Amino acid sequence: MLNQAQQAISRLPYQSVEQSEMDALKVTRLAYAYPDCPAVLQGIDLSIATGERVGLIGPNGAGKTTLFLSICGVLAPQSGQVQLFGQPVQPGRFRPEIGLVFQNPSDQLFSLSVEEDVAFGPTNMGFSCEAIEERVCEALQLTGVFDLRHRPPHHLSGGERRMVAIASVLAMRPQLVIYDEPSANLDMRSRRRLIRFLQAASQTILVSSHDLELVLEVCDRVILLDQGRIIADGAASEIMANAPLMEAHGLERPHSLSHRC
Ligand SMILES: Nc1ncnc2c1ncn2[C@@H]1O[C@H](COP(=O)(O)OP(=O)(O)OP(=O)(O)O)[C@@H](O)[C@H]1O
Repeated sequence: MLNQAQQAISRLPYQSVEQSEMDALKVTRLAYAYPDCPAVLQGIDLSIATGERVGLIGPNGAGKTTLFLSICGVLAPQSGQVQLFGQPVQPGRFRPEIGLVFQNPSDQLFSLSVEEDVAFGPTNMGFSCEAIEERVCEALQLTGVFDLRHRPPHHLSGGERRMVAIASVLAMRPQLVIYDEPSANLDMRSRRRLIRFLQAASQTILVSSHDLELVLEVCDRVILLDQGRIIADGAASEIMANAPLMEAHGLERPHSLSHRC
């Protein structure tokens, strides 16, 4: 059975667009409210250039996941606009240039084998069997889980499931990949492997995490979000070294920056 998020994504019609040299992502005056939770996002403005690696940090409930779902067109904002590679995102329309890795890999994996899960995206995009096979092999190899391809995803460890979930997104060859809490529930070795993977990734990356050391190792730039507003946007090592700023928004300066004032 597909869960709600999978059903929403699998139903999204395909919307193709030509790539260009412009910003990978441009968000303008974006506002979003849930019916029972008003003003979750309040006038968000941000741009991400192609090739940038950007961390999104903020306390619980700041609106990080809501922002990601709005960027991907899963949620329809009350006002404002999202542009991907110069083209507006239309809520409910699938854009192959962007991939979202969910906070919980189980929300993304639902097939009987790893291979089928990774093939799900390219199959829905209408590729030939050969092209699907090529994309599946490529994604499984990039994420280091090729040997798991015949295993049922629900028999895998948390770390293995995380990398399979990433493979299922990469098989659609997105240019911009959004990672929502990618190191949640990973042990030290799996987390280190994930950090190396993210550092080597060729795509534009937007990653939200409470694992601030991971953000520091992967991202040059950080956006601090609190109560649906952007509080700071700049060099990761400068924003995250600012203890009063971090503490004012429910965060701590990462240990590796504690020598800085
Ligand atoms: N489906 C929903 N319906 C109603 N309110 C929601 C829904 N999803 C999230 N919210 C509310 O929106 C606010 C922002 O939630 P969101 O999940 O975007 O925050 P977050 O920054 O990702 O938090 P976390 O770090 O805990 O994952 C919270 O107050 C939350 O309770």
